[in-house]
Amino acid sequence: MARGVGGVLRRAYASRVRILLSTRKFHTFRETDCRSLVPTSRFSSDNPVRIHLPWNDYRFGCFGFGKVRGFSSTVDNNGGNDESDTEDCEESLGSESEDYDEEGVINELGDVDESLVNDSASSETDGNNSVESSEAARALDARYHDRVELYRELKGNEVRSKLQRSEWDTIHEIFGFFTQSGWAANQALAIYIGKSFFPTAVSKFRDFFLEKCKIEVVQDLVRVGPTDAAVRFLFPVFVEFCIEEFPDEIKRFKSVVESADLTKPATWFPFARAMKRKIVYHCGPTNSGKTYNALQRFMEAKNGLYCSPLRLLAMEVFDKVNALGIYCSLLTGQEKKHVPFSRHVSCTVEMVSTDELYEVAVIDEIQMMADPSRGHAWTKALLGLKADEIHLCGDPSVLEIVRKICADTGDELVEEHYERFKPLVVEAKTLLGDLKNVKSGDCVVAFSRREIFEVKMAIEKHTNHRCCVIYGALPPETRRQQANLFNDQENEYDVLVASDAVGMGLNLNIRRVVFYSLSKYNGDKVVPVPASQVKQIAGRAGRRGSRYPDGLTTTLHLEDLTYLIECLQQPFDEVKKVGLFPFFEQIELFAAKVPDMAFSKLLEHFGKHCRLDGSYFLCRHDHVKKVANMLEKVEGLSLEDRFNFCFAPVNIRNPKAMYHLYRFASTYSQDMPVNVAMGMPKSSARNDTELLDLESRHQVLSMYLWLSNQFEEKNFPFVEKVEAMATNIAELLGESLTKASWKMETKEEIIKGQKKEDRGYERPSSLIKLVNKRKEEKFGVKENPKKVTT
Ligand SMILES: Nc1ncnc2c1ncn2[C@@H]1O[C@H](COP(=O)(O)OP(=O)(O)OP(=O)(O)O)[C@@H](O)[C@H]1O
Ligand SMILES: [Mg+2]
Repeated sequence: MARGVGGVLRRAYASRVRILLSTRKFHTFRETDCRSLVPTSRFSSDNPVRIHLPWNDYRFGCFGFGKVRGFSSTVDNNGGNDESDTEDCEESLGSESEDYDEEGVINELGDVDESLVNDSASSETDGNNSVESSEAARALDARYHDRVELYRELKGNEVRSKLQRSEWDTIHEIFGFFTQSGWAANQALAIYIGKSFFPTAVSKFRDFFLEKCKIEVVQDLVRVGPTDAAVRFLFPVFVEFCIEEFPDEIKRFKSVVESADLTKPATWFPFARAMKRKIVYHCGPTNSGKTYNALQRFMEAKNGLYCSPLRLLAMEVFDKVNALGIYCSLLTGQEKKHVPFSRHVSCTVEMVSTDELYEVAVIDEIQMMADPSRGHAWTKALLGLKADEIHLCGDPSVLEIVRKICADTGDELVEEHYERFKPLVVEAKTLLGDLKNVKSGDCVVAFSRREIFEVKMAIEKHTNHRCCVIYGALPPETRRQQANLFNDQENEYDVLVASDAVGMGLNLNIRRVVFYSLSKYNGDKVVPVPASQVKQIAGRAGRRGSRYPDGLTTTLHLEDLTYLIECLQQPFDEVKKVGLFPFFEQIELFAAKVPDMAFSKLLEHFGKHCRLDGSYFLCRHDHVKKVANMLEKVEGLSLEDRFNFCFAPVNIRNPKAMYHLYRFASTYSQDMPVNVAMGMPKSSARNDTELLDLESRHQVLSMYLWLSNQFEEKNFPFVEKVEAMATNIAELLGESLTKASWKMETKEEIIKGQKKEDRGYERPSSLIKLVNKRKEEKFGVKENPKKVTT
């Protein structure tokens, strides 16, 4: 669209804004009047409309004043014709029957996809047509610059104009173009015309226009043709029409959108806002004393809260603080250990209570605010904790956003910057692809359970070292037992083989971190391990106060070394957004607007409808939806019960754990006492299948304990028995790992139930393929997969 037209259009919008703001009527509209549904701020040129949606911020314009790409580009840029996506529009004019899908209002906002956001009305015809059309558009704008007035005129017109066939066709084309305009669909959202209702609204508007329009307007519009300019000309008239014709639809959609409002999360915690809190950010790399210093303040305080990213770390602090003579209780999803007279609590961050008042709270690993799934727990703790002093420990990646949040909340921010006690040294020699080169005090890091065991078995077979193992699926008690075994000088276990589960905060006697590989499966494909994670893990080497204060790191293979060095040299990426997730009450409010909707759908639609400020994202909850789907068949659960069951810690890929969760929920729904109905293995595992079985049994017990903390005791009465079983299994797991000497079975072997002949240590084929692929990319040579024997 030409600049001139944009200017005229903008002035026309501006005049509408002035009219609305100057009309007393605007302020005195009845509750049912849609205009009263649109906040006055929407009409202020200083306040672009900010309906924040998950897919973008600042998308909505204030009837032309906002940062909507399409509109502002008509004024400032190239006329908004740079993108064209008309084909992506799902619905076309005349689809009234499809106005509402079976879910009613729900899809209105949610399904506007990125392509629709592009200005679909950008395919103006080229050449002479385009010039003519632009001139016609300018003329049209000049003639009817007051679109509100035009709407009034149309409305008052009683005589239907007679149109020629070609005019009729072109008008239909123009309205077809209007329906497909992503720009118009998005602008319409600002007055709460949802996406699925938009085509109907345009269709009704077209009928109104054909019924009422004077022939001169029709002819002028026909000259402009089915273009961006025509859509922009008609849009303000369309707005007037919608406001008068669809008050109920607008109101309904507005209430759905508002019930999914996650904007201004700082205001969710009025008590914390009423306090003048002091936030101390202990900012620095790993092993620089951040947690140590924050804990010093925690222990000095008359009462305090330590929030940990891991159960294991919460236990470590609980032990350490009690050992120093300060009574401290422990609170995790699975266990509550109340120490008499204690005024200090060590908890996992998900368990934070924003009701208690503390003198000092510590939030460890604050950069986890940006974690796609768990970030909301850190955000909630920072925004909601009622503490005079809050100590944040973390790397610099969230410093800037914490500054922003503190400016919003009015809290005082003090920054304390740290350096690593001793620099981490990269050993350039690497292990030259041979696990025989491991040394005492090494921690070999692998990124899958299978690789961990293969490495352990290979090291133990081909060297004199013995290995402890730590990985995510092990209970924290077993991880702790393995960590202690490794830290203890008095035994033969001098090498640790671990996954990224050792990455956070733990203090281990590691001399050198050796990366077995630097790629991992992300649930979809094998990808390089992110630099921030590599730094965290490598930072486990050479902790102050440990046997090895000088830290070393290297890789198994020479070809991985460059990537390791690159990661360690990379500065921390600045985080732009942190996670949020609605409280149950917010979900409940939303559910009330969309009755009879399945819970998994409800969560999905909340995700699509929710509004967020620019500094926040909605945390992923795919696993919650999967559990919700499974529990759909369980009848008689209240929304809150369902919410609690869906958030239970369960590995959705473990059918046994899923089955037990289903059983727990069904028993609970019948108001019967939930039992575990699971036998206890008599001895430690003799092979990997038995080890996996122990792991999944522990997961089930841990889930029971977690649920027992969410529901009443009468529903989960066997807590003591389950705790004892969990402790036994954790011990059996520890024993099994200490004894483990079996060879890992391949998938085919497990299926066939037969073992291949022993052929020594072999790197897993997935890794061989990956290494060869890298070599291929680097050197352009194709190698046959080689057997790497140590
Ligand atoms: N001033 C100190 N005096 C004695 N020991 C200290 C001191 N500061 C830190 N340490 C010890 O150094 C080790 C590393 O400190 P800390 O755990 O606080 O590091 P961090 O910066 O939090 O590391 P990470 O990022 O890995 O969590 C710990 O064992 C801690 O007890
Ligand atoms: Mg720390």
